[in-house]
Amino acid sequence: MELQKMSFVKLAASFVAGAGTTVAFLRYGKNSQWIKRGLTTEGSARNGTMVGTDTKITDTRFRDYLNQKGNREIKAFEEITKETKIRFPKEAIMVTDLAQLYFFRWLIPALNVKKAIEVGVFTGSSSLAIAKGLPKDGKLIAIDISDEYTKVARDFWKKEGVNGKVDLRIGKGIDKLKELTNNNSEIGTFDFAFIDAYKPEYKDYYELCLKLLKKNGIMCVDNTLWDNKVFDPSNQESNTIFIRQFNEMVKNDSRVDIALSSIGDGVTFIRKL
Ligand SMILES: C[S@@+](CC[C@H](N)C(=O)[O-])C[C@H]1O[C@@H](n2cnc3c(N)ncnc32)[C@H](O)[C@@H]1O
Repeated sequence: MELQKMSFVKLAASFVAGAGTTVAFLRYGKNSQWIKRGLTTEGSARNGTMVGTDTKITDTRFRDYLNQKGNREIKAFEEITKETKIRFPKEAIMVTDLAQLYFFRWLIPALNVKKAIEVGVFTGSSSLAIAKGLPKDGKLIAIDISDEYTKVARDFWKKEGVNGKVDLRIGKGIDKLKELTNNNSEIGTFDFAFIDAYKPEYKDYYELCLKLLKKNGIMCVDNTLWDNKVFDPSNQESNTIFIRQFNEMVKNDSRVDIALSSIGDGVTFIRKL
């Protein structure tokens, strides 16, 4: 378990590259290549509300306006980011984009979701957004390989009064999903799934979650624009290739209807037909 966790963790070393921009070098596993990510450090980033996925937003006033005027503020989202930066500074870039969190919080009740599943909890941002959108009797099964990261998530779920809705399962995503798909009473019962864990396993998560979803259930898959690298054919990094193959596969899958959105690092919205 420890090995799997270590092989995923984005190892990062960052330095300031110029006014307002930090460049971070990351990798998703010890065998994958290092990738360069530019992080804007002005505006909302400076006050701790921004994490690393929005490399395409160059005018930080855009991000500030979006975050300040585009939602009813949930302070815990920013608090999780701050806590994560303190406890796991090198991995904090994995926290889900703020605008995406607000969108999920809005989307869950809009879709009337009662039963949801997430693969890739980290310190709890997306699970908190999903759980907050669920009704009182709603349920989120939250899967992650790390007990250490999810300790932060558990504290925030409790503080925000959603811990009764979240069922945390620690283990490998594929194993935990298979435990569910092996149980006939779980097949076709989920309204919503969010995939945000180990990129080389995306196809497996997808197949298993598709079994768990109801007809018309929605699956959201994170990082499908992969730091603006998927459309650059000269980029042959392993994770870019995995994401590209995943996008191609989903586009050609007649079992689903899809829309790839540029929110955050790219989220593919998938409806089971
Ligand atoms: C990008 S982070 C998830 C971010 C999270 N959705 C959020 O809102 O902060 C990816 C997470 O996947 C977990 N992970 C890595 N490999 C995994 C695996 N094989 N199975 C389950 N979880 C895994 C990591 O521990 C990490 O917490």
